[in-house]
Formats: sequence, structure tokens, C-alpha cells
Amino acid sequence: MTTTTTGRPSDAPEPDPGAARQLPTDPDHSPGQPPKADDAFERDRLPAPRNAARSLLASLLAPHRRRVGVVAVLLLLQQAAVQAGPLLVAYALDRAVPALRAGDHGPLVAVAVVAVLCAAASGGLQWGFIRLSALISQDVLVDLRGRIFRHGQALSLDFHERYTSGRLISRATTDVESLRELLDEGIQELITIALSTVYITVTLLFLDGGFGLAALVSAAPLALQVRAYRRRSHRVYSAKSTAMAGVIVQFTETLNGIRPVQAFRRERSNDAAFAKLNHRHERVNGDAFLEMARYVVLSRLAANVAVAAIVLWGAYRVATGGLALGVLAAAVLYLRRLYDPIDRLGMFLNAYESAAASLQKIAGLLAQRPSVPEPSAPAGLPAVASGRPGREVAFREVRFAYRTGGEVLPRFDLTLAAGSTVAVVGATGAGKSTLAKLLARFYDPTEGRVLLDGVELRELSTAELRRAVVMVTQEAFLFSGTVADNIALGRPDATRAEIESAAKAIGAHDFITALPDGYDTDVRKRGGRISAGQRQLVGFARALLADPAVLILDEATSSLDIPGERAVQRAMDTVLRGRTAVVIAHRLSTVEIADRVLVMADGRIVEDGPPDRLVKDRGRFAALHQAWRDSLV
Ligand SMILES: Nc1ncnc2c1ncn2[C@@H]1O[C@H](COP(=O)(O)OP(=O)(O)OP(=O)(O)O)[C@@H](O)[C@H]1O
Repeated sequence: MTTTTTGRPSDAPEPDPGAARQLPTDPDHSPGQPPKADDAFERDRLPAPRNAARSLLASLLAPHRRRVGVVAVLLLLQQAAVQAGPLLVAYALDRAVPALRAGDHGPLVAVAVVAVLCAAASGGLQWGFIRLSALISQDVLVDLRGRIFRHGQALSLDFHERYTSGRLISRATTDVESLRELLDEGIQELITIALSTVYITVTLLFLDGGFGLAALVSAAPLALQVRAYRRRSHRVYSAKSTAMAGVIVQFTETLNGIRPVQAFRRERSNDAAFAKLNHRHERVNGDAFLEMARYVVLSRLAANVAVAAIVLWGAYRVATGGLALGVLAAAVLYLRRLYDPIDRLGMFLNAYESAAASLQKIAGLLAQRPSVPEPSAPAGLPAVASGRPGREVAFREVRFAYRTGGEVLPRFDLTLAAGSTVAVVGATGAGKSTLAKLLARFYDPTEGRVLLDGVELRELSTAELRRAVVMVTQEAFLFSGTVADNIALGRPDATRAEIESAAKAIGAHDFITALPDGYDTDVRKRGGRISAGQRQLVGFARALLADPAVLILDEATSSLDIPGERAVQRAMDTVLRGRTAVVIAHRLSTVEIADRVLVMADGRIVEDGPPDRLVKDRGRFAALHQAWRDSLV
């Protein structure tokens, strides 16, 4: 687990408005049941509504509607300028050259001037188009990356445990990148191809009805090939995005766990696992190239056969006097231009399928809803009577199972009096942390209710819950920033004096002032410069500053040295005072300061009472206590 955190892992914003309305997180799964091994998370195919990718793209482009319109007009004009070329050739051959022979220079000069104007206009319009479309695509990508980040933060712990950060990174990087390729290059290609096809077909029909019709008929086999290619490449690109995510997941997992990886010499087996995933990605990429190659070869063949047939037919008509040579020359130029973009159409389809597969995955992610949702009409907590420490906590008929496992806590009832310090002990895996996480509302119970002063946690707003319940976890996570920033996380509006007085009360002031820049020392990533015990003290100072009514402490098991342990112990006394405290106690010395001890075994509370009474009762706790006493001798 992570840091001094509050009821929810983050300042969760509202889920993205652009996302499609909710579907169940996993339709194959019912609460309390272990999921199927082959679930949507495993396959990296989260369910999304039909057309989710398209509506996501539409919602991304909607704010730029006007600029998209301008881009389309620029392209339309640019294509008109480009496609005038062959018409000018036909005019020059059939009109300007005979006129020149008759001593009239005018038509040829006119052709030259128009050709220069068309070239200049085409260049200028293309520049405007590229500039504007780049601005739109950058804005769209910033928006999409922001949505993924905000949504990732808003989703509950339950989701993150199953999805993994590697996949989220893959969504926000490679998948967003494939959308960029579509927006920057693909859409321009598509519009250019579509416009030039329309221009050319209309011009051919205008030049010669027979050629126009022949061009239309020859397009049919090409259209069939495009369809078949789309279908095949859709499959390949979906697999490609999954394979890329697999590579990133392995990468992040290995590097996040670099210490155990090196300590247990996992490098070789990690290399093997990574090589396998890398090869899978390579294979899928190879499949994509093969599909593209097949498409290009077949479509070029069809296009060349069509051009050859039409040229033969045209030459015959010119020979028999049924067609002007200039018209044949222009028609052949237009036909080449009509078929030339076939390769580019393939490129566009690649970009499109890749972006569609990525958008589908992003849409699946954005369609997820927090399993610990914000209430639509939050209730407030009753005011605390002055002098009364903490708030009462009650578990009512609570039962809990993780989505990825069986039942962990069978049905139970439990009330913790306001202001009491309750130690929870038990073997590893007994369910202590799970109980604590339900109280911090990292998860909602599968059945039953958790109440704070009679108000159900589900009814509290995140902000209120965060103020009331704070959980300090074993690995006191430090964010990049200064030591002061890290303490102030407990109360962002705290003054420097308040931060320092919290640190003093905890006994952290001396070590902090001994750091190179005191409170302004940058803790760097993961608090590299600060020892485990010191990190815990910073975590306690954070909690003390937050001053919650209920504090949950997952006590460290890390082997601190004796002075370190004493410092943490003293700090704990300070931080627990004046509030309801639940301490997951790994050190029996902690239990001595508790008013009440809960002993857990297999998810059940098997002993419950003040520590002295449990020692006298000679049950499990008494045995644990005796073992601890013996270890001190
Ligand atoms: N995220 C999770 N998904 C599925 N099962 C989980 C998850 N977290 C814990 N469990 C399971 O729930 C049971 C209780 O775990 P829990 O972490 O609450 O135990 P604990 O008593 O706090 O143990 P420890 O003292 O080792 O921290 C264990 O069997 C564990 O495997």
C-alpha cells in the first residue's frame, strides 16, 4: 500500500463527460465470485459501448468544429488547384498549340499563367492546411491525454489492481500516439484521396463519358480489396495495441520492482519474459506489414490492368478518329492520378485501423466507472461535541470479497467507540488490512454498511471522508517535492509554522533540519534520500497535520533499528491521541497502548477485549504476548 492517504486515493474529479455512460466494470463477474481467468482485464479488452471509439473521436473534435470546417475548405480549394493540371495539358495540346501554329501566342501564355497561379495557390493552401490541422491535432491530443490521466486518478483501487499502471501508460502514450498519426497524416490523406477521386471522376466524365464510366467500373474491384484489407487489419491492429501494452507492463513492473529484481537475481528470467513479449509484438507488427504488402500488390495489379485496358481502348478510338489526342493524354494522366493514391489509401487505412483499435481501448478505459463512487447527494457528518475525541465507527452486517478472489471477510458486526485506540493483530493474510481499507473506503463492502457517527461512508463526499478518515500505510510514500510539501499533503493550506510544529510533535524536526535544505529539501523520487524510519515520521507528521477524527495506521514491519523504532513509537503515541485510532499492530509494544485488541484469524474476529484481559484469558493473544515477552529476554 502507499502513503498517508485519505478515504479516496486522489482528489478524484468527476468522471469524464466525454466518456460513454457506464457499463458494468466486468459483465462476466458477479460480486463475491472469483473472476474467470480469461477476463476482460486479462485480455486487455475492457467492454465499451458500440461505436464508443467513434463517439470519443467526435467528442474530441467537437470543440474544434469551426477550425475543422476551415481545414476542409482549404483542402477543397487546394485539390481544385492541383487537379487543374491535366485539364491545362489537354487545353494546351488541343487548343493552344494549334493557335500558336496559327501565330496566336495568347492561349499558351494564358495556360502558363494559370499553371503558375495554380501551383502557387496549391502550395499556399497546403501550408495553411498543415498549420491549422497540426494545431487541432495537438489540442485534441492534450485533451485526450488529460482525460486518461484524470480518469485514471478517479478510478478506484480495485480497478488499478487489475489494470496495472503499465497498461494506463500504454493508453496515454502509444495509443494516443496512434491517434496523432491519424490526425496529422491520415485524415489529410483521406480527404485528399476522396476529393481527388471525386474531382477526377467528374472531370473524366466531362472530358469523355466513356472514360468516366470505365474509371467508375474499374473502381469496383479496388473497393472490394479495401474492404477486405480493413477487416483483416482491424484484427491485426487490435492485437498490436495489446502486444505493445504487454511490453510496457513488463517494463514498468520490472523497473518498479528493480530492488527485488536485483536482490533475487530475476534479471535472466525477466529478460526471457520480456523477449517473449517483444517477439510477440514483433510478430504482430510483421503481420501488419504483410497485410499492407498484400493489399498494395493486389490493388496495384488491379489498377495497372485497368489503366492498360483503358489506354488500349483510347488509342484505338484516337486511331479511328473518335477521340482527340489531347483528351486521351489528359485522361491517362487523370487515370494515373486516380490510381496513384492506392498505396496512400493503404497507409491511411493503416493509420485508421491503428487509431481505431487504440481509441477502442481508450474508450473502454474511459467507460469504466469508479467502483467506489461519489454520492450524488452527499450527507454531512454530525458536529462533534467539544472535548469529545474522534468519532464512532460501526461495521453493520459487513461482508467482503475482492473482485479478484473469494470471500475475505465473512459477515461481521463491529463497533469502535469514539476516541478509543484499537489494535488489530493476527497472522499474515488474516484480513487486518482489508478491514482497514473498508474503513478508509478504498473499497465498499460487498454487503452491509460502514458507518461513521451513524452516517454511512458511501453517503459522504470524498472531501468530507478525507477530512474525517486518514490511513497511514506501511510504505510512507513520498511524492517528488520538498519535505514540507510532503507533510502539507495532510492539509494543503497549512502554514510553514504549522508544518514545523507537526514535525516537532512527532519528533521529526531534528532530522529534517539536518537535511541539506531543511524543510525545503527535495525528497526526489520515492524519497531516495530519506530512510524508511524517517519516511514514516514524515507520514505521521502528515497525519497529525491532517488531524482526522479517525486514524488508521498500518504499522511498519520493516526492521527499524532500536532508536528508530523508539522514535516511531513515541511519534505514534502523539499521533493517536485525541482521535479514534485503528492500529494494525505488528509490534506487540504497540498493543500495550491500545484500549482494545481485536485478534483476527481467517477474516474473523476471534478475540476482542482490553489487552490485559486477553492476556489473562490465555487464548491466541496471550500466546502471542508470551512469545513476544520471551523474545525480549
Ligand atoms: N487486492 C486484493 N485482491 C484479492 N485478494 C486480496 C487483495 N488484497 C488482499 N487479498 C487477500 O485477502 C486476504 C486478507 O489480506 P489482508 O491484506 O487483509 O491480510 P492482513 O491480515 O493485512 O495481512 P498482512 O499482515 O500480511 O498485511 C488474503 O488472503 C489476501 O490474499
